[in-house]
Amino acid sequence: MAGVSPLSEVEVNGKPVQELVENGIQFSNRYSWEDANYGVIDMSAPFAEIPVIDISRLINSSSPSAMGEELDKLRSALSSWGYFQAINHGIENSFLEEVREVAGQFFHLPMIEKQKYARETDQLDGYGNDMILFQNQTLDWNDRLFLSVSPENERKLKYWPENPQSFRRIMFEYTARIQQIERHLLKSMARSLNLEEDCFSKQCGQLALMVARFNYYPPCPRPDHVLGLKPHADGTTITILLQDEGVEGLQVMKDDQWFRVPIFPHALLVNVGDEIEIMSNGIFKSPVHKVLTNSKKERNTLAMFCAPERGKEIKPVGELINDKRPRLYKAVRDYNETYFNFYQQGKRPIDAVKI
Ligand SMILES: O=C(O)CCC(=O)C(=O)O
Ligand SMILES: [Fe+2]
Repeated sequence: MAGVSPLSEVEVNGKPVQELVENGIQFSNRYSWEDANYGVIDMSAPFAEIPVIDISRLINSSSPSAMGEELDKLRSALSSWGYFQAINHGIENSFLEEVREVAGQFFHLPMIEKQKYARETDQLDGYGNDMILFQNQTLDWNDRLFLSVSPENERKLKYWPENPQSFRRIMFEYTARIQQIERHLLKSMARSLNLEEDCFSKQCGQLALMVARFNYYPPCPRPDHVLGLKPHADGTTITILLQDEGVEGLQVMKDDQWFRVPIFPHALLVNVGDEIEIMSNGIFKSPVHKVLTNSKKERNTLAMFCAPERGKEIKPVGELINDKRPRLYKAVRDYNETYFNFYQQGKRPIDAVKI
């Protein structure tokens, strides 16, 4: 492998990080992250005490008091951290392993094979690197494969890897399983606020969207200067993340302080996105989070982003607006379409819809 090479902007633009690493290119200022608003990169930040929620107690608990307790925990988790670790979610660990395995296999294919699924300019779906929208934007040390997975007519199969062979079958199945969890969670979240259980899902519509994003973070020579993902909150209703089993990296901000998110074996990590913050009139918090890099190890995660149907208007639920808690957000539709414009400038799209 070649030594450290300086890099011109042209060489960096549009290249998967993995390709730079494989070519022995160690660093470029395009990846060097600095933003006084979001503090420094601190690899030894304290651990976040993210609540653990037992999904089986929310769904089919024979004891109403057990269910009530879990709903209380859920409300408290989502109105403080905006995150929880979901356990007993119904997906066997062996299947989670299969999902991780095909994801890892895809990113380890030769570049020429992965490029068959390359994202086209201005498209979301496909394999590629951080989307470049502004000249001076800091780039993420992250390659990704974006796939619209639901509803079925949104699937652009030309971007779905055929290698490994089981990739598509596994992702069809994983999507269906995650959708079940999403449905239960939206109901439980509404019930935890004493609302009609379908009040969030009705706003999402019959053709609610789901997008999978496979994140691949190659080892990075400058973890003290480079982020895997810049600070952001998700533009979703909720996000369901399959974390890497062995390599940490995710950090969440609470009360202006960064915390490390621990790995919880066999759990799915769920967070509120901006759209549920809006619908819940700010009671549930869409947390700002970022991803650090690791100098020795690569890291793989899979985020399943849930969002309302195209064109569907969302707004704060009427019952959550009163004299003590006035309405905080305007009605919005297709919230995620402008998301990356804000993201790449280090801004939060939710600020644009505040009243
Ligand atoms: O990779 C992670 O740990 C987090 C991923 C994430 O925040 C995202 O894809 O939006
Ligand atoms: Fe995120």
